[in-house]
Amino acid sequence: MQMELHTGIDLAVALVRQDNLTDLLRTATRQLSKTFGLDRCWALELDMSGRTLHCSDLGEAGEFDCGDFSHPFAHVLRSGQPQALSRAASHRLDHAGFQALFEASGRPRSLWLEPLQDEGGRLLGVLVLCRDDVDWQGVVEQPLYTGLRELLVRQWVAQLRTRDQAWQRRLLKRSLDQLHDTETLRRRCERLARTLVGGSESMVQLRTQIVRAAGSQLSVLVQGETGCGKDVVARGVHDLSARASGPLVVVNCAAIPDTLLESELFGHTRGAFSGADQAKEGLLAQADGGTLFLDEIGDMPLALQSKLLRVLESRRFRPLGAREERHSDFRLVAATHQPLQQRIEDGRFRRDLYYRLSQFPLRIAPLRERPEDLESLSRHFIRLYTEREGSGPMGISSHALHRLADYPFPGNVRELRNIIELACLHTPAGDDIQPEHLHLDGLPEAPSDWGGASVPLSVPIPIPGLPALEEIQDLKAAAQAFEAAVIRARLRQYGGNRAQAAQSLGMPKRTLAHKCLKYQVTVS
Ligand SMILES: Nc1ncnc2c1ncn2[C@@H]1O[C@H](COP(=O)(O)OP(=O)(O)OP(=O)(O)O)[C@@H](O)[C@H]1O
Repeated sequence: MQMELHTGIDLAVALVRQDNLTDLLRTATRQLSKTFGLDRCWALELDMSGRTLHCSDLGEAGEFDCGDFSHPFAHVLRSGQPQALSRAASHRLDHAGFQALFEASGRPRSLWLEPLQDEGGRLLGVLVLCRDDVDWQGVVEQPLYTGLRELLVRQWVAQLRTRDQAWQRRLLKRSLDQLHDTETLRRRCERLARTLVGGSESMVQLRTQIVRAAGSQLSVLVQGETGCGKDVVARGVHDLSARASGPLVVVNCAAIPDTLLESELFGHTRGAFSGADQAKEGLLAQADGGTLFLDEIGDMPLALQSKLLRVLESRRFRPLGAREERHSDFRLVAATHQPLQQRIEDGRFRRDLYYRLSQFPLRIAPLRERPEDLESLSRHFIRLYTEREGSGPMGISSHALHRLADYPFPGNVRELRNIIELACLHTPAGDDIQPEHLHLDGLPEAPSDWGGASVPLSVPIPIPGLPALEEIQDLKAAAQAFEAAVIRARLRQYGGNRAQAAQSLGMPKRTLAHKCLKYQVTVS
């Protein structure tokens, strides 16, 4: 008796020490084998679906389908009653899986199959005891056996509960993470919608993509027609990224002469070339820790494209005239209104650079393809105007919106903005903009690529006093004459009001005044 008590306590301690179900079942079966002189002992666990019995000690042979009643385990589980199975009866059972287990058990003379369930009747699995002695009552009616079986059931339930709780916790955490991700994405998209306005499907998708791009370190290539918002998108990527507190360095590759672009980007040492009186830090170095925005990348000279590709691969570069390389940790955002594929075909843009730049491509639809955005954009520009001027129109009438919807907006959102700002000037404060306030047929606003492909050379400029395009010999003088003519015409249009003329041309009054002085433009 004393001996039995000791054995019982040792067994109980071994069981309660196990901290996972697999170890618990393994320990229990080993201890039962040892204590009751069994040849083999298995504990099969019912899975969560309740359809499969499984014993990890048996490997692949340890999987049994509970719906297959030709298997004695399925039968025992269904009846809820233990069953003794003789060797002769086992031989007769025509079930390949059971025969494999029987073989693995060393073909004992007798098997004891006992379903285990918790207090509430929930099935846990099956205990299989194997030995040559057929007197099972002598074992399973012993207090030591029944006590251990009860302890095993309790520990089994506790392990399942812990596993369920851990699983529930994991599930909860995953759902919370997902919620958090969705919530963060929603909040960031909302924030972006304040500067990148528009409720069209393509704008909503674009904002989601921008937020995703901002969360990565990939190079972003923004493509879209002139004036459709590439600059706004590039700023959005920077502002929503982890680099937002770092610098955003903007380089317009089309605005800097080819000869200067390299030294602007890479920087130079003193005396690196004639005229380099001072060492100068390049824009690549200035973008360290932030974002480098290469606008109009399609205009970058081929030779510089190869150098940029090398920088993008290593983030290392050598300033002109320098011996040492420098490192800059920047994220690249590039933009272009040019069809880069076409430029690649024409041999004017490197294909490998294109792939490097467009790790995360973003495409902005032209305004004419998303007329749903006209209203929200118009109201946005009216609000900006009113905030800046202190007063302005109340809104825009539906007739005016219809008129806008019929216009193709070759200059995209920039053109819409100019049209609305001009309309604001003509609309009494507090009224709605009406169709007659919209100047849609006037001069096309000068886009950033004025004089480029979008203005065919054969089209005469409809401003008196200017030479025909093919007669121009001094481009700078012609451009200045053109600028002066536009300013003069605009001043005439506004009866000499410089504030309004400057406003309509999208320039500060001070700049207009300076240009009037320079070109000697006077309109009374
Ligand atoms: N979705 C938008 N919401 C609010 N403002 C916009 C939007 N798209 C463009 N804009 C405004 O339109 C004007 C032109 O936009 P932006 O400069 O970003 O165009 P772009 O595509 O970079 O032009 P370019 O090809 O000439 O460089 C800016 O005043 C900008 O703020």
